[in-house]
Amino acid sequence: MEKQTLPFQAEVQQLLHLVTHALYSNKEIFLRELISNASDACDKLRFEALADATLMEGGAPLAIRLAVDREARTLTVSDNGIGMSAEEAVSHLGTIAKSGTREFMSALSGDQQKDAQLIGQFGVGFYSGFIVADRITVESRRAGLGAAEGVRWSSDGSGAFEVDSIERAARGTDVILHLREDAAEYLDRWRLGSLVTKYSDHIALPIEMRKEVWDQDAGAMRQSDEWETLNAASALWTRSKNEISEEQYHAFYEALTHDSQPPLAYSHNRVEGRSEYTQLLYLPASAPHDLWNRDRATGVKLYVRRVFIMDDAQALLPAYLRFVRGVVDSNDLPLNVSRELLQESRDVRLIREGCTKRVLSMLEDLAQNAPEKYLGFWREFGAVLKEGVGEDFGNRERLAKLLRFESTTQTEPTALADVLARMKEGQEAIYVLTAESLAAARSSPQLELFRKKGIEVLLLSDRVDEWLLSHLTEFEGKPIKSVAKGAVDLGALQDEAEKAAAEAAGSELQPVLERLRGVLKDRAKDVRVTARLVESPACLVAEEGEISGHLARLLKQAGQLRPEDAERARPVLEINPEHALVKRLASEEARFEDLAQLLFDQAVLAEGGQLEDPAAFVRRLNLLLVG
Ligand SMILES: Nc1ncnc2c1ncn2[C@@H]1O[C@H](COP(=O)(O)OP(=O)(O)OP(=O)(O)O)[C@@H](O)[C@H]1O
Repeated sequence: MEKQTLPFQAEVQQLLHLVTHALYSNKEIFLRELISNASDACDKLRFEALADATLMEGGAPLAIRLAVDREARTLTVSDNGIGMSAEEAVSHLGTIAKSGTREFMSALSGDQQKDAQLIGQFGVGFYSGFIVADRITVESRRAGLGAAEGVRWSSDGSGAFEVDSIERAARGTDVILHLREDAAEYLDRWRLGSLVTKYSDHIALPIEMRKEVWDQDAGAMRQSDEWETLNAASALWTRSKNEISEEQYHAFYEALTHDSQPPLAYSHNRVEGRSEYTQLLYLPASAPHDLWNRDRATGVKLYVRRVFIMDDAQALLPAYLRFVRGVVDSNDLPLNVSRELLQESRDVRLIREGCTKRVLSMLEDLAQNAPEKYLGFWREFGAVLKEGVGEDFGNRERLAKLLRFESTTQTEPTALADVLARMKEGQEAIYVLTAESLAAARSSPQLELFRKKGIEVLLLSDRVDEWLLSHLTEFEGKPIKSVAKGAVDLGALQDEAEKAAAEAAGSELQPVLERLRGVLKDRAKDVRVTARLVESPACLVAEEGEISGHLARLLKQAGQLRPEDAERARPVLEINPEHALVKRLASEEARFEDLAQLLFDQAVLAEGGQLEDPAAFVRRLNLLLVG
């Protein structure tokens, strides 16, 4: 390869600028990022060598080394991992901004502390070197390539970088940082040692540095030929629980996730029996930016007998637990396990069941012993956990107990068991209402009667809630019923006098109902009198077992509302016989049709829907206002 100067891709350039400026107050993280890259490179080599042992080149054990040259003011982070070819150096370190880059930049808040926390999540690791260096030189050779195929990459972090071929006998990578004036502290052996312990102690490879000894003649410290290891160099999860402090668990979590908030909870176990494995699982305190992507890499890394196998081992946990982070290290899986094999393996199935149970226990424990924390978890991840009710039949009951809902009578989200405990004498069902938003739910006319009677209704406004309700039809023997479906039958909660009054009103209004059915025949499946309204003149309900207006809107937004569903979603208009507007209908002739359409339009608006013909609504309303 000829020596070339290439421009950074535009996004990389922006990123570099941001990284060096936004993260200036948190300089020291660069070391963690470079060590983490070096460790990944060794993991990759170990993994590729499973298929091709020659890649190891018979060489020394894998290690990461730090070296300082005080004269030249350089700090070098070396590894004997997979290395990079010239093409890889160009693309990985210069031209390809990874997919998360744009998101990273839009997520920056300008608050340096917060921005610093974002850095690792988005994979800008390598560039953090420019916080402390005014030039970075990378020398590398990919495992398996000849010594003549080494590469030198160099840049001052402004607009461009240079690449050139070099001879390099050793496989692996040296990242040489030419330290800025104000970064001299990173030439200090003790400073580096303490950073390694702080951020990288859990790295399973030894991180080595030359030992310094006192030189009597020079009257100063001098580097000896001996290497010493700065970190504990054993994978954290392989140590026994009582040797690991809470701080170490937290530091490992931070290294794994780049999340600087401590986790809500963690669980570390060695599982023996039909399948042997170690699990170290964490519940994060807050949701990552791409939580909603069901295909996103889940946070569980798979190791087999301490060899790193893959990052996003989706088969290890069900999708509804995709917020869990951690490590699973199996004793039984073959080292060359592929993604396909993972799907089918009996061992993986056992691990998955075991990890699921463990996570559910962690959640139950939080819910029971730290309810405030659990609510914090629920706010971040509750909507994801809900997916489990439909997906994980075996754990449905445990999951149902972990659900929390907003309620008309409570200020905090509440558990179904507590709703049961608060049920009124004679109440036969748990009542729920779904709507676009919590505010829309709270002001829904469907709640009027329930409010008057003091009956609790749960308010559901997550997108998954309709789906959740189709799987969660009862809790501990009590049916879960939507207040917006079917006729209201409060059973024993409604007294006889009320029922009789509603019936009487119904027969009295028969002629009005007939006329309304005629006028609204294209819009409403039926029109009937209801006792569920107190203040509003009308509302829309779905027939039992049919599609609610809310669900129909969700399906429509997703482009999934089929014509037959649209027909099933055609609502029933219910009218309040006590309301003045309804009473007026009985004696109305000329404007009956306009009033009828308005009544329906209002009911659509009240449940958060959109009018198909807003102009007609406005015209009718104006006619009434001036008339
Ligand atoms: N020491 C190294 N050996 C081999 N390849 C490396 C090394 N350091 C960086 N790379 C390559 O450069 C790429 C970019 O590194 P960078 O630190 O910017 O992001 P990343 O490591 O992929 O993401 P993250 O920082 O989130 O882990 C890496 O994915 C890897 O392919």
